[in-house]
Amino acid sequence: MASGTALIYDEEMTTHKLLWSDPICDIEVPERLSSSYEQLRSYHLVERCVHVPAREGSEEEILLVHSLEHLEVAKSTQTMNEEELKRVSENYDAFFFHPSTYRCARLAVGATLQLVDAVMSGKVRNGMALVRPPGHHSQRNAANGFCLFNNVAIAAEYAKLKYGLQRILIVDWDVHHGQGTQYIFEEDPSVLYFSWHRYEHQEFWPSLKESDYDAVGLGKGKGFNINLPWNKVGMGNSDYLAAFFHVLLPTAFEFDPELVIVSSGYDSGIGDPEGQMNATPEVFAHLTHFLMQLANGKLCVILEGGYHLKSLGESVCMTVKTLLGDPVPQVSGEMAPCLSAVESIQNVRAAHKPYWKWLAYEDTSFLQNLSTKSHFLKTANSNPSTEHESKITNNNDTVKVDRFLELHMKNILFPVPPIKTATTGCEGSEHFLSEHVQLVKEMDKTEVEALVSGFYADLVKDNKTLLSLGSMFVILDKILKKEVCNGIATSPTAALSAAVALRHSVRLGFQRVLCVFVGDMQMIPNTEDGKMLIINICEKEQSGKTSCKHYFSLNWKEDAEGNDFFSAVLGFILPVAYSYQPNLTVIAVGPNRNLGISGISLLVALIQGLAESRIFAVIECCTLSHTTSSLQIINQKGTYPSSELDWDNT
Ligand SMILES: CC(O)(O)NCCCCNCCCN
Ligand SMILES: [Zn+2]
Repeated sequence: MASGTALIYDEEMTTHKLLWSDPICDIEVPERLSSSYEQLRSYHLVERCVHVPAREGSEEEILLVHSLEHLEVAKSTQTMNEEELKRVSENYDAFFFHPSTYRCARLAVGATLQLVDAVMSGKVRNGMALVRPPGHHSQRNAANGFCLFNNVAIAAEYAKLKYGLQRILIVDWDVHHGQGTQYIFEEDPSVLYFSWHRYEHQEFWPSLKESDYDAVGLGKGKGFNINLPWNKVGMGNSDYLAAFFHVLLPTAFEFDPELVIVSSGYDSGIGDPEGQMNATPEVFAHLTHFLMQLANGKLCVILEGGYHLKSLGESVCMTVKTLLGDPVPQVSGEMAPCLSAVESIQNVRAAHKPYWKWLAYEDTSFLQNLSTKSHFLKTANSNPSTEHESKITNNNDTVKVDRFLELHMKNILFPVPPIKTATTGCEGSEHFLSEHVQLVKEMDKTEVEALVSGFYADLVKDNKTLLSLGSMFVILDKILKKEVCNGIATSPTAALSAAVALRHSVRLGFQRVLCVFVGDMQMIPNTEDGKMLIINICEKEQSGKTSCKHYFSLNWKEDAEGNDFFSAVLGFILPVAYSYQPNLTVIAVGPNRNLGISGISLLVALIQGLAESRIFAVIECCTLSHTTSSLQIINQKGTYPSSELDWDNT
């Protein structure tokens, strides 16, 4: 798996600027680029990235998408005087030429293609290109909306041609509809284009009928164009997350792209004069984190819009920090999407029902009360498992636990400088330890016995498990003390370890502990006080237990398609978990036959966006010898992106 994050920036792209007064275009200023780059430097993010130089896109590359006429017009502007520039600019909706525009636009194309090459060649895992002029409004034969050449569209065509790709996902989180990109790919099933955009029932620019949710693509491209119109301003973090959970992500996982390209406009962020939305910069860390779970992490983020310099800079930094693998900061505020957002989400799901398996039989009724936060936290007497008859494939890749752990290392590890691995006695595990992981010394027996007899005697019946509890206590302690972000322990009985871990965490001061238990949980702790929320993914109905608050059981039948898992995790577990805003997540995996390793690995990766990535995983080791070794993931770099952890913010 490649590692490292590319950053592409060339200050020559700041020379393109408006020479006359034009209240529509005057927000697209050179400082958008320079101040974003300065912000990255101030957070010491530039030095952590791999510097990849920009280059000029060639005429041939531009002609992958644009007409020769369009290229010639653009080229001819280099030698024009101001009056001529103004006249040519008036041929387009919201575009301005400067003598250096053509040069800058070619650099924007070239920078984008350099990023695609760096990612596709494995030189880096992912990266960001800070470019202007932007691209997603420009069309085959026209400039539009500050865009001259469609950087992202050219990148997709280039990647198909040079790397033979057959499935490319373009995510356009700019607050304007990238109609240019839509027109270019609307008949092309190899490019899935997703865009959300301020629409206000066609009132908002570019005010096109084809920006609405029923524009699903044409001919062979039907189903591969997804428009999510926002019909009100003020959309916030919960609306954006709901759009990802209930529209984009299940589709993206079913599409299974080989490369993900983001038309990364930040005018959808709070403070932007164009968007008038309320989503905070942290949300871009979560959106980026989710997209990193696709295409083996091959993610190219290309700047589009963003006109509030401070908001733009913060959001760019959140994006790059996440690309680098840093823990994802907590998102703030109300976690229930507003009614208008739910309506748009429901409309686009209904429009795409004929084209996507995950939507084929999903009942959209549960979306009805999506907008009431209580939906997820009300007493589960409505037995959500009936609403979510989600099943999981009988994944025959349930390989041994050690393989499981190895996969987890990849998902959970932060790219901290590799530290030598200290190995002690856990036989059968040495082969999956990667250089990042260090085994830690277990708690000594007497200390464990004292702890257990003091607080957990009712749970722990025999001494067999005592030692495994010791390693668990050590890890939880280090997570609480913020010495590590997360950890993994193996245990002879996951159910017991989970029960003790939950009680121990609450006793140590975690106010809201989310527990996702995969398998038959046996003993279910009392969750009445709200300090724990339990989601039990199990194979059979938990008798009688579904009546208590903050407990959900999700049963999985063996016989379904793999992608039910995604829509259940994305459509249920994540929204519930995000609504709960835990400060610790405990993932416990009991003996279970049918939830595949890759499924759990994805669950762990996706859930990392919570609790500032504080995860404690306990795995019932059925194959590893029963020596108990706790694998501690040392994350030496600044693990907590933002504030001190204040437990008492209930
Ligand atoms: C890259 C981008 O998507 O941010 N470009 C936004 C262009 C906005 C044009 N507004 C015209 C308003 C006319 N009344
Ligand atoms: Zn925009």
